Amino acid sequence: MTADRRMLLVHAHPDDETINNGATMARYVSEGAQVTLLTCTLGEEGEVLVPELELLAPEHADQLGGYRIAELRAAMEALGVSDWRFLGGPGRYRDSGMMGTPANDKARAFWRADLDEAVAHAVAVVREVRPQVVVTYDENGGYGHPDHIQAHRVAMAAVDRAADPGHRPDLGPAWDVAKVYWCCVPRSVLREGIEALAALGEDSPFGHLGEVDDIPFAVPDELVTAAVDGRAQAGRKDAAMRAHATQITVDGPFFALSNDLGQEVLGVEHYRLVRGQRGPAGEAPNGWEDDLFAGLA
Ligand SMILES: CC(=O)N[C@H]1[C@@H](O[C@@H]2[C@H](O)[C@H](O)[C@@H](O)[C@H](O)[C@H]2O)O[C@H](CO)[C@@H](O)[C@@H]1O
Ligand SMILES: [Zn+2]
Repeated sequence: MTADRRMLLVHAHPDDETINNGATMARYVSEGAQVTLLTCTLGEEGEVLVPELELLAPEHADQLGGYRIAELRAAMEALGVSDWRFLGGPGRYRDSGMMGTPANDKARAFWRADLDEAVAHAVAVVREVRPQVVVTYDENGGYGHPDHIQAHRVAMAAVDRAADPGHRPDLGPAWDVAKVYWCCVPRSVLREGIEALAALGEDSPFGHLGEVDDIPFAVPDELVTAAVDGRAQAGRKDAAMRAHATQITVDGPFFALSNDLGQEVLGVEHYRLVRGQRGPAGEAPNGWEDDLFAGLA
């Protein structure tokens, strides 16, 4: 039986979904919505935080991609998400590495993908899942990672093309996604987390993330349009973050990636509505929607 409410999230690497939307995903699953994750690469070029696994890294055995599939499986089990896929199938597109690194030029790098081919894979998923809501990154991919930028481009083009009945009818009947959101962190929220970590002083488990205005994935509060309160799912998000152990270290309410710069594990996750009609304000502050399906029949 198809769930009435269906959302599709398009992300670049295993771990992005949990960092950005883990609480949201767990909440909507708990409310009976269908949550589908489409991840574009296996994260082959990641650094390895777990010492006994460091030989999986690309410069050694180059087996990190396969291992991160297992991490993603564990994270999805923690969140209760049963529908998670890779764009074009696992291994079709390779993690491109950080912008300007040699991995950008490796065969199958997602950054070098043929956009029409990649978008066709995504259109097929959109037309099969028929989500009312799609979530992805902003045009800078949040912080400028090439795979994040490419995931944004693929997701946005797939939403447009999936709605066109004249486009690739072989990929399924057209489907018009009602609302598209870009994930984000309001500057005010990031500032509070930075201050909370700094207040630990010598006891802080992680380094300082820096000045909020210098952090690319922090957006002015006035650009935010929705806040989903997933604090009731905090335990699930914590478990999912810990499942991505090669990429994420969690310490209490804070986490860090391999750069060891601390951030707060957020139970309230924020979004910018970029396509579709904004629904009525809910319980969230600032007149923001508190439900990504707000305003939909
Ligand atoms: C959250 C995210 O997108 N992680 C990506 C990112 O990882 C960063 C990268 O390893 C960088 O070198 C580190 O300094 C930084 O701390 C990491 O977050 O890029 C990886 C390579 O493309 C990717 O595998 C990882 O998922
Ligand atoms: Zn990523």
